[in-house]
Amino acid sequence: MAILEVTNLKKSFGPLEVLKQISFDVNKNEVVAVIGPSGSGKSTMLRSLVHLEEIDGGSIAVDGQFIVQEGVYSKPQQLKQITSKMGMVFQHFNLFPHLSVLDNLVLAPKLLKEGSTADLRKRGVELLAKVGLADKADVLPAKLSGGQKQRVAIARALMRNPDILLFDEPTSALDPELTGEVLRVMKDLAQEHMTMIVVTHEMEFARDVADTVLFMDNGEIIESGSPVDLLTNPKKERTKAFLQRTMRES
Ligand SMILES: Nc1ncnc2c1ncn2[C@@H]1O[C@H](COP(=O)(O)OP(=O)(O)OP(=O)(O)O)[C@@H](O)[C@H]1O
Repeated sequence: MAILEVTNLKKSFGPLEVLKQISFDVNKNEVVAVIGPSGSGKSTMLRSLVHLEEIDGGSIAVDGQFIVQEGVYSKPQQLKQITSKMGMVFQHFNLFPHLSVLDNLVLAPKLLKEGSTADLRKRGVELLAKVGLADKADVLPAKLSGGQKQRVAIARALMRNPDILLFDEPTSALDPELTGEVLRVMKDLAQEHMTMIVVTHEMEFARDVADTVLFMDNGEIIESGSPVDLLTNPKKERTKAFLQRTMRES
């Protein structure tokens, strides 16, 4: 059953058409990897899903509830309620530098009055343990490695119990030796059947963890399918050319 339905999404920045009639569904418990060349619109698409970008046309529905329907956004209260079902992990972590790791986790749900401080801190400690950082609750983000920061960001995204987790190139800002620890946490989440959309350049992750791969180029989904089909036997020339280029570069 589709938990996310995206239909004919359109978005331009001035004269630049960045998303051209993007449509796809994500099922509950599915892991979708989004791959494609730099500038093809992957981040814009992901950011549009959580209303960090305002789209120009099309529809987005989570669990049957419209964030935007044929270009018309829901009322702010409903919008907030629906987008809160999605957690986002960014390439550059976006942690608050002046707050401890645990306070980074607790801040948003506390402001939104989603539990007592004691309960939120307890959940935060549990989630830090889940990502292997139980001993880092009280330190500032500056004391952490990039891989640790990203694991904190994942724990933070889990705080509000999202139905869908979105990742925007979660390992692209990391030194190669630190990507493994982040990908491991993401693999664990996939094994726990978390629904995830992952914009990534990590073809191995796409191959090993994703159920479906979307290939985006020039604002369009050119091809989608299972990792085996799409990554080893792409049908479209543009997909083939991208994969060959990526293989050469890695
Ligand atoms: N806020 C903005 N204002 C103007 N143009 C933008 C803005 N954000 C993105 N763009 C442009 O939109 C296009 C798509 O960018 P986007 O970041 O979505 O691509 P991407 O596929 O995620 O690329 P990358 O893999 O390099 O992150 C690019 O040409 C980019 O320069």
